[in-house]
Amino acid sequence: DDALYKDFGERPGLVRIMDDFMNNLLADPRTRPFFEKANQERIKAQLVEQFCELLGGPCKYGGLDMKQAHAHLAIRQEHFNALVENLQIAMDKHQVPFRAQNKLLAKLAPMHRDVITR
Ligand code: HEM
Repeated sequence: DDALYKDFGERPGLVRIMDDFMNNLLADPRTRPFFEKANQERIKAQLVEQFCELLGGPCKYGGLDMKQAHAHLAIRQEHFNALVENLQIAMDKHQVPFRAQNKLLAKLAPMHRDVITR
């Protein structure tokens, strides 16, 4: 069902959350080096699709798989943790219920195996 997707405000909510998420990532010295030279608009658009699908919304993620997307980046656990913190700040700002935040984070956590490359 799409209750979780609704908790995130559907597509308009996800677009706003991803805008703030990217701003947070660019403001944080731990994550800025990865994102400043990347195609930020593409990443945000792909994240909207990916999270929409993960949350039970009417979307199908069509971007790179997580291993391909991050293979060239030398991401460590500390970078992954910093990214999650910045996502939590964005979700809080948009008043996503804590329970719904944790459900998304539980779906993202296992991806660390494909994202952390060193
Ligand atoms: C569960 C955690 C993560 C998820 C779900 C995720 C998701 C994504 C998605 C959907 C894309 C776009 C793929 C495409 O272009 O088709 C992407 C690209 C990217 N991600 Fe992640 N990501 C995660 C963790 C991280 C971390 C920890 C970092 C670095 C701190 C990072 C840095 C990047 C960068 C720099 C790109 C752009 C790569 C390029 O275009 O060269 N990601 N990610």
